[in-house]
Amino acid sequence: QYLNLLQSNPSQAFLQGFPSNFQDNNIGIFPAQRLPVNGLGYSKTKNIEELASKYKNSFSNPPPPLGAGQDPATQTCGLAPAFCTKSRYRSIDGTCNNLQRPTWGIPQTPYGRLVKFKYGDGISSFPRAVSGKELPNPREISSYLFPSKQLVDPIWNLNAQQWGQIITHDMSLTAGIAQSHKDTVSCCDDNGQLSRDAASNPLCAPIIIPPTDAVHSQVGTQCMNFVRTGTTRDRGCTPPFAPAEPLSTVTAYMDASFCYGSSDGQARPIRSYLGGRMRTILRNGREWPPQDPNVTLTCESAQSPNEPCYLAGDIRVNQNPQLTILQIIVLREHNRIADALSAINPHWDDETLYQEARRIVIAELQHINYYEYLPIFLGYDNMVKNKLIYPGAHSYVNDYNPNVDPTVLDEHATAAFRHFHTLIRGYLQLISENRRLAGIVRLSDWFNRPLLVELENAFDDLTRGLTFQPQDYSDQFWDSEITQFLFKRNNTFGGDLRATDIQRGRDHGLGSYVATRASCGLSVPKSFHEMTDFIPKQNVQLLELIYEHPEDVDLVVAGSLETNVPGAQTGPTFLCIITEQFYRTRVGDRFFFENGADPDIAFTPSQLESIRHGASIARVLCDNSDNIHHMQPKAFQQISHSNKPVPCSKLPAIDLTLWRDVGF
Ligand code: HEM
Ligand SMILES: [Ca+2]
Repeated sequence: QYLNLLQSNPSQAFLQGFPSNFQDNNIGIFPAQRLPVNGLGYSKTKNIEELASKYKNSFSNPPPPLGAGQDPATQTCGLAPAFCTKSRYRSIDGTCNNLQRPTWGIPQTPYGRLVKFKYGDGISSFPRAVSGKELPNPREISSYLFPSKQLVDPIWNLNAQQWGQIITHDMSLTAGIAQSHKDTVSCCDDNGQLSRDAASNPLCAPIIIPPTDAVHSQVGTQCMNFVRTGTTRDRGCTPPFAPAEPLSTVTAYMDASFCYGSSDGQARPIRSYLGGRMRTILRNGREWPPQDPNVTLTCESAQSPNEPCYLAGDIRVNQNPQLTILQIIVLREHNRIADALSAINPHWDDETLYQEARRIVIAELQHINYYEYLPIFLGYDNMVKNKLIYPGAHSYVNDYNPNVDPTVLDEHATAAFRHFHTLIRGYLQLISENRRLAGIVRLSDWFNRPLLVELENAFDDLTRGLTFQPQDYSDQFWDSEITQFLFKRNNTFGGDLRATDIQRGRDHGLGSYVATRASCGLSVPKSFHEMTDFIPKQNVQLLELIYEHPEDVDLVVAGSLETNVPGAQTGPTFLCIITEQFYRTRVGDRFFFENGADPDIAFTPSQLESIRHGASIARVLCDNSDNIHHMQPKAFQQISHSNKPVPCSKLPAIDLTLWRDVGF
C-alpha cells in the first residue's frame, strides 16, 4: 500500500484517507489517575509537609507560562545566577549543575574549543588560505570528496545513525540558525539566486555554486543560503578586539533537553502540570506531542495548517521523520514513567512526579548513550581505557570533577560529530511486524513534515524500519538526499549538508586540520605527502588538487577522510575529539546517573542496578511504540542469528517499584 501511494505523488497520496481534522477537538490531556498501571502496588503516603519543607521549590504552584520573547535566558551573555541553591533535581537550563561555575554548560554560551580561532582578521571574518586567497569552494569540495555512493554498514542499523542525531540535539544548537525550516535571513532566495542581503547583511555567507556544478548548473542555481551563527559579538558580549565566539542555545549536558526544553520558557508550554506528565494530544488512541502554534514557519512543508506539526523541547523536532519518531518515543517514555510513579506513590504531586520521571528518563538515556550507542562509534576498548565507561561496575562511579567543563567543543559539534551525517540513508524503509517491507519513503519528501508519522501504521513501521534497515557505512560517501536535495521544498534540487558543514566550520573559525591533529598529540603532516600515513592516497591527491597548502585544509574535510581506527567508526583526529567530548560530558556532570557522591542526588544502589540492567534502546522502543511486540535485544544492531527479535516482554526492564517512597 505504501509503495503504491508513494510511487505516484507521495505527499498528496498520503494525505488522502487521512482524517482531515487535526484540530484539537478530540484532544485530551490524560489525567495520570486515569491510566492504570498494572501490577504496581500502592505505598503508604509520606508526610507531604515533611517533603515540602525539604524540597521547597518542588511544591509551589506552577507559575503561568512565559509569553514568547520573555524568556530571560535568551539575551544574557550567559550571566551567572546570583547564587545556587542545592536541589535534588537538575535545573532546566543547566544552571548550578556546577556549583562553583553555575553557567558552565548552559544555553546561550559559547562552544568550547581545543584550538584557537582561525578567523581571517582574528576577530570574525572567514579564514583565508596561507597565500591570502579565499579557501576553496565548499560545494566543490563536497562534490569532489563526498560523492554519492551507497555502501551500507554490515552490522549497525539506521537506529544507530538516528540516535546520534538525538544525542546531538541534546548537546548543541548553533544560535540563530533554524537547522530545519527556512532561516529568517535570506542570503540566497528560494530560486537559488543571490539576494540583496547577500552583500550587505554581515550574517550572510551564501555558498556559491560553481558554474561547472554537475547538478545545479542544469537549473541555474547560483547559491545556497547560509546564515552565520550568532556570536558573543552580535550580542555585545565580547570586548572590541576579541574573537567572536559562536553560541550554542541548548544545554550542553546530556539531560534530554531536546525533550524537556533548555529554558523555563520552553519547558512550561510542553508540561501538562497534571500527574508529572508532559503535554500530549490524543489522536487515534495514541499520544502525540502538542501542536506548534506556528505551523507555516515551523513545518513549512505542511500543506495545511491543520497538519501535525510538533512542539517539543527542541526546535528541530520536525526536521525529519525518524528524528520525530525518537522524540515521540522519549516523550511517551516520560509519561509512561510518570504514570507508573504516580500509581506507586499516589501522594507525590505533579512537580515531584515530573522531576522524578525526568530524572529516570535522563538516566536511561545516559545509560543507553554510554553503554550501547557510543561503543559502536568510539570503540569499546577505547572507551574503557579513557574512563568513559565502567563495564561491570556494581556500585557508584564517583568520577564527577567540578574542574571539568562540560561545554560542547566546537571541534566536536561543528566538525567531528557531523562526520556521522555520512551514515544517513536517503530512502527509509517501513517494516511490518513480521519484518517484511511495507513501503519506502524518500527523505527529501518528508523534511519538516511530521504528518508521515501519524499515517496508518507508519509510526510502528518506521520504528521497525529504523531497527531493520542498515545504516550507511562510515566513509566519505554521502547520500544525495542530503547533498543534492536537503530541504528542497518545492524545488527540483535543494541544499548540500556537506558543503554547509564545511562552511559552518569556517564560519566558526575552527582551527585547521593540521593544528587540530597537533592539539590531539597526533603526528603533524608538513606536506600533503605526509598525510598519506592516515588518509588514503587517492584522497590526499584530491586534497592537493583542491587546496594550496596543507595548513589550509579544513578540519571538517580531512577529518572525514582519515582511515577509521580499528574498532571505531572515525579516524584518529575525530576519535580524539569525540572521546574528549564525551569524557567531559560525563565527568563534568554532577548529576551523571552513576555518580553516588551526593546522597541527595544519587539513585539508590538497587535503582542504579535496575537502570543498568533494564535501560536499553530495545525496551524503550517496545514500551513506547503503538503495536510493536517483538524487538531484537540489541536494537542498534541489525537482526541476525545472534540478535533475533524476541517478545518485548522478554527484554529486561527497569523495576519502577524500587522508587516506592525512596530517594528522599
Ligand atoms: C536525516 C538526518 C539529519 C539531517 C537532515 C541533519 C541536518 C543537519 C543540519 C541542517 C544541520 C545544521 C547545518 C548548519 O547550518 O550548520 C545539522 C547540524 C548538526 N548535525 Fe545533523 N542532520 C542529520 C543527522 C545527524 C546525525 C545522525 C548526526 C550525528 C550522529 C548529526 C550531527 C550534527 C551535529 C553535531 C550538528 C551541529 C549541531 C549544532 O551544534 O548546531 N546530524 N544537521
Ligand atoms: Ca542538553
